[in-house]
Amino acid sequence: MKIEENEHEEQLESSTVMREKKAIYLRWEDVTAVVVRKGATRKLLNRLSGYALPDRIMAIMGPSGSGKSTLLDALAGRLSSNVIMSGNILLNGKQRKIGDGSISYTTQEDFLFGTLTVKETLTYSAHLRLPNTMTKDEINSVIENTIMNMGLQDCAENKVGNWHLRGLSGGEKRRLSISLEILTQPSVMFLDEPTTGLDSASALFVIQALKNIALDGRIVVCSIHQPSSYIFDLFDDLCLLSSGETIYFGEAKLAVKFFAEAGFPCPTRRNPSDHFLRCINSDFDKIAPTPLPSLRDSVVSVSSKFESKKNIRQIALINEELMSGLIERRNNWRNQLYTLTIRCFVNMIRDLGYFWCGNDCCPACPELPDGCRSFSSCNYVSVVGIWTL
Ligand SMILES: Nc1ncnc2c1ncn2[C@@H]1O[C@H](COP(=O)(O)OP(=O)(O)OP(=O)(O)O)[C@@H](O)[C@H]1O
Repeated sequence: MKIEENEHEEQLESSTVMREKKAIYLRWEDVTAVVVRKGATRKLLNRLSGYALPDRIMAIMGPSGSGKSTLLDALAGRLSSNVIMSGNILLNGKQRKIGDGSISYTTQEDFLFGTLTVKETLTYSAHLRLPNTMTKDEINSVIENTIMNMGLQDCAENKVGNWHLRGLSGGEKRRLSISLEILTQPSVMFLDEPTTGLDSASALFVIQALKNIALDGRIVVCSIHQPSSYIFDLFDDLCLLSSGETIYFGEAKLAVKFFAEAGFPCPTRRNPSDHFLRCINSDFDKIAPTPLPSLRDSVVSVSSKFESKKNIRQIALINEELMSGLIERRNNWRNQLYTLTIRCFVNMIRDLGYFWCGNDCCPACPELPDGCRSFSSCNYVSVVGIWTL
């Protein structure tokens, strides 16, 4: 959804926060990111615009590879050196400065020392990053508050742990990584997939904690994969990306209406975030056996019919392959059974031969008139056996 210039300004000015207290706001205009590889250029982000306000938490959502991390990196000023960016990123109307402590970034992975406890990790970080002017008591109180806010009291004395030392759970590690960033009380927090790898309860706790941080007059922007509907409800704003383009930008709760008006109503009882991602993700259309239900109702085109026909043919081919495999296995099995039956039959004849051979000689064996005590040397039985096989 393209937000017009004056619409941006109106919303920024009408923000209660902006009116009531001097607060920070972030704005990005026409942000384009291009990567050049082997002489070919590839657009990772295409003219993205948007804004983030304090006291609000924003979700950046989109299919895998849609550019969520790249947008966060661009906003935080930490794009890789091979990516060329154009456009403006403004903090309170001015180009944002990198490294002035007002912006923090939490990566997807947790980079922590396994042998330190939660409290030690925070203490070291606080003493290194908080201003020298702060007294020891003030620093300790910041640490205690951070531990409380992120619900880490119960594991404050536990070691973080590593591959050979069992320590914190995944959720606790994530919360500790976020705690390290909130220690310095940044005005803007960027978090790349803070809930990845967490169960739904831990994920909810993390987002709730981030929402509380935001409500303290900060801007919180995080990329997120498939939030549950409870988590989705916690987000104030939503930026939905697909192939580096903005599909929707605005209040999260209005996105359902936007999709419904665009012809993709969210079915009742379906998680809205799941619905949005299903609607905008074209990666798997070619291999899905039928168009997705939401699209099937709305998209009736020759190409989609062709696609579904192609898919039916693909399924038929797979079925054919499966069937030929089954037939082959059945034939093998039948051959084995046949061989087994013949062996039984030969054994039966041998037993019979032995029975005949029981009295000194084999009456049926013209070769050995003097008798064949050794049944295995009876040529008659061998000949019958070979003939049967
Ligand atoms: N420095 C880079 N050099 C080359 N390609 C890059 C670079 N950074 C990102 N890309 C490409 O840009 C695309 C978007 O990547 P990005 O990590 O932003 O996606 P994403 O939406 O965060 O994906 P995911 O949800 O899977 O993490 C990907 O195809 C990726 O390969």
